[in-house]
Amino acid sequence: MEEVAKHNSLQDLWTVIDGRVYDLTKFQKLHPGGQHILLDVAGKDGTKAFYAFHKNEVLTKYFPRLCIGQVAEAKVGTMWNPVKRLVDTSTGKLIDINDPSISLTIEQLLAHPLLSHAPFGETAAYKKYYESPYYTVGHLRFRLACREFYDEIKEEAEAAEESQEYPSNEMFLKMGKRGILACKIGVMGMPFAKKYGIPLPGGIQPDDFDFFHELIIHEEHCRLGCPGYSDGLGAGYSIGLPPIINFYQGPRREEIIREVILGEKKVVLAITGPEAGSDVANHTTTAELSADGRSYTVRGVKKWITNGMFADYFVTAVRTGGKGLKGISLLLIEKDERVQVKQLTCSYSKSAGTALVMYEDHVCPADRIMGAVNGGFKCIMLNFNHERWMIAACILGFMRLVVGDCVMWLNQRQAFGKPLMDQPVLRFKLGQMCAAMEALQSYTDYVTFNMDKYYRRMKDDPKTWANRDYLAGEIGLLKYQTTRTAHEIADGGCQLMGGRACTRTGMGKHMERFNRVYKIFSIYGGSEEIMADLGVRQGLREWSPEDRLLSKM
Ligand code: HEM
Repeated sequence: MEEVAKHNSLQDLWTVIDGRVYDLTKFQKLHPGGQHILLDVAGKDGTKAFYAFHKNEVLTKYFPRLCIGQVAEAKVGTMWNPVKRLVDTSTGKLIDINDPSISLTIEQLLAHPLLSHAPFGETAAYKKYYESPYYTVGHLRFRLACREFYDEIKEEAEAAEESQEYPSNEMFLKMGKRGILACKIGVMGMPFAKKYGIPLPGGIQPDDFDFFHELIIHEEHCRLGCPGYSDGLGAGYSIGLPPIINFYQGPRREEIIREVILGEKKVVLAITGPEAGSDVANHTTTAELSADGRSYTVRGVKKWITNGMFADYFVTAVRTGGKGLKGISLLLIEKDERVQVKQLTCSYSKSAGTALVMYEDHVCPADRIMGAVNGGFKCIMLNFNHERWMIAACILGFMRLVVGDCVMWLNQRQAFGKPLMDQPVLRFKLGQMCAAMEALQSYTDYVTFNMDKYYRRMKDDPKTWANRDYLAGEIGLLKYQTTRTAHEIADGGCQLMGGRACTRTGMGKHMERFNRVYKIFSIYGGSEEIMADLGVRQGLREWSPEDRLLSKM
């Protein structure tokens, strides 16, 4: 510190953060917070001042350029660790978490630098002294492997979120090669991961993959904190490939699934139109069968089609029959000059590639029908279950990120001479948010557990179980509850972070994005009102109306 103290002017400016010494002499002119404020910490320990104004990622970015050493005998890295991977403490080498031949204990995994240590920053399953009936060591390893992947792409994601660019083709190929795409459609993707020899994150084997692994990857995907980019990175894929796998039996089935799951081509689901959303019976895009029965001519418009701007395949709801639900079919449409797309500007980044899709007498081979002719409604409804649950999982992941940010903020920000965390009224607000989020987590875990059970029952005994859509109502209620909770988190988080939550850069960046986009999720995939109603209607199905008030204990 004696040596640091000598560098205490604008012409020669060192400071110490977390025990490491930073030479800010050249950087001070570029410092976004101004030059002179740095004089307050020139030649001194600037840790407290630094964390009052910055997120850790500022250090991650500038560390290689500005760090020139460390203070003798200082305890470095207690608050921030520049190494973001697991390290073998005996050899000092990095551990490849994806290598299945390496076994890792829960203690080793819990020391992963990417795991948040903020209270409520991770699911309670990883808390000391807690046990979970759902999450295993394998799930934690899988989560951390996914987190490493998303950490790797974070810089590109941030840049694209702000510049409104679409995710690159290379990014899709990377996700395909690393098994991220296969995992994003859950157990449905596993036979193909096996078939094409795609390795999965954390070295997990396809046969061991369950619904909790899928829940985790959706959470991690959105924990990236770049909502437009995250949706750009395969929201269309996650809801567009399952119907191909489940209902398309045409000649190009294998080829299309292979190229999509490997990220070579992109698929979207095109159901909603400008004329109708949840009201599927009133969709007006038509597909007219040719006289020789070999092709359909498709005409109409679809709206809010996520990833539509860069998709190769459009799984499209079309009217092949008369009015109502019984006249709807699903068609697998391949992009050509008669499928035109136009970018829509939505609340989040254009990275999501949300499009208006215009079918201008597009001719589609008749063998691209998915499921039965005029049987599209059932396919759409079955697909919705997975989609709605996935949306809920995504928001939960994003929610944990912003609640973790709020905890950090309250701890780092000083007001009236003490950290905000010392104000009971703010702790109460945080408590309300955490209670809502943890209740939601428990509900999500419980629905996920039952989805997994249902899937296994169906696999063992498809005759009895295949058509029992008994989870649709539960999933509807879960999605409803998730977006209601998101409303509470957005509101409370904004109050806690103040102006930072309304500023697109800086410490409240994630909160600002969460606030700006959470309403999207309460609409797409089924509006809150439809979700709650579905839950109640399904509940009523299992109940006898003869049951009178107070007639039983
Ligand atoms: C390694 C040293 C530092 C680096 C690399 C750095 C970098 C940055 C960056 C990138 C920003 C804009 C980030 C953002 O929008 O979040 C920023 C903002 C700021 N910095 Fe620093 N900084 C350093 C040290 C400090 C110190 C020691 C102080 C205080 C004494 C300080 C005070 C500020 C202030 C007041 C802002 C504006 C914050 C706001 O807009 O809310 N910086 N700094």
